[in-house]
Amino acid sequence: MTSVLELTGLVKTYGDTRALDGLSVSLPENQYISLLGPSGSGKTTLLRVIAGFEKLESGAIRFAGSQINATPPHRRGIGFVFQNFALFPHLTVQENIAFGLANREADALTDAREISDRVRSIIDLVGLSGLETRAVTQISGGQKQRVALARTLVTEPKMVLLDEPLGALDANLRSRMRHELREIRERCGVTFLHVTGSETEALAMGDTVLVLDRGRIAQKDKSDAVYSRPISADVARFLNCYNLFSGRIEGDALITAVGTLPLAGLRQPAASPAYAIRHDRISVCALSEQAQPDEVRPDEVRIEGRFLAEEYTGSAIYSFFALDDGAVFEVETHLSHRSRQTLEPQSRYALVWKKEDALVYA
Ligand SMILES: Nc1ncnc2c1ncn2[C@@H]1O[C@H](COP(=O)(O)OP(=O)(O)OP(=O)(O)O)[C@@H](O)[C@H]1O
Repeated sequence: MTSVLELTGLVKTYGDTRALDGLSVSLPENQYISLLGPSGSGKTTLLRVIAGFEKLESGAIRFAGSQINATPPHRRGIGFVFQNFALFPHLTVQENIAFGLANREADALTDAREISDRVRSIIDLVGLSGLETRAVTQISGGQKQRVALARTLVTEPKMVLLDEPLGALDANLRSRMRHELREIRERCGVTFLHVTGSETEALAMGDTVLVLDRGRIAQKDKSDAVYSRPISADVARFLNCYNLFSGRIEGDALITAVGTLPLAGLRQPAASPAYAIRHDRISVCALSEQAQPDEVRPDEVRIEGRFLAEEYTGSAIYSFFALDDGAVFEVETHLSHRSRQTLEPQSRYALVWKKEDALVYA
């Protein structure tokens, strides 16, 4: 696969903070790429370094075949879409989009006809037809998002960086815009690098997902691979869909504060042992229905927890249990393939999963 951007050994510090700590990765061309990481992991810094707004201490950035470390931002051919849209409130939709073309430092367009043709075609591409002369103070949040994107795309960048582009929108609009952003990207055929702190957004949108951890890329993979095989316990933790255990290995088991967990699932190397089981791989059984501990089926793992509360979302229920060490354990039950169970608050239940479904880091 051809790469459009190659980053090698990027280091960026602010005082004592290493925001980028020797980060290396190469990004494929013509893809939607999500960049996921916890707060403070360096996501915004990485975008700003790629765009040329921040200087690196060391490392190399190669873009479309050339090293661009010393190239000023407006000559990089890389567009940037800001979270707050940064539109000019006194200009119309089409004037906002045309502004960058007529006023940019490099290659400003002076031919009014050419500007108008390019603005019109980009308005069609992002689905803003009919709103050309509307003031940007009189359009919806989703439409403002599209104006911000159009203003970047009209300059024909070879790559677009988006910093939490959906963060300012309400939940319904956010999920609709996910789909639209992917469609717009497919129509223009350039790589989008989209920063988000939301694991669901990253997994839903990215052809490739990058997970950033303390200034380095912890994992780069297709979204289903990141979801089902996070490379480390830290990545599993950011994904917010795994219960994690730590402990010590004895023979073929992990000895934890809540019991002995047999190690049978996919094993990945790690400095300190950890064990992860996905929220949707767990069954909840009343203790009376469940076999005694010494009768647990050989392919299953069982622990016990006290039911705390549940959250109903229509298609799924999220149930929360307190384990004996005080940790909260989460179970996700999809109601399309299981009927809703009635659980008694404060009662103890067996939490059961298949050994093979666990991920082991050791
Ligand atoms: N201008 C700055 N001056 C000092 N420290 C900074 C500056 N910008 C970022 N940092 C620090 O660098 C680290 C990475 O910050 P960055 O904003 O890139 O993280 P992030 O992953 O985008 O976080 P968030 O999701 O909270 O926006 C953090 O520890 C942050 O405090």
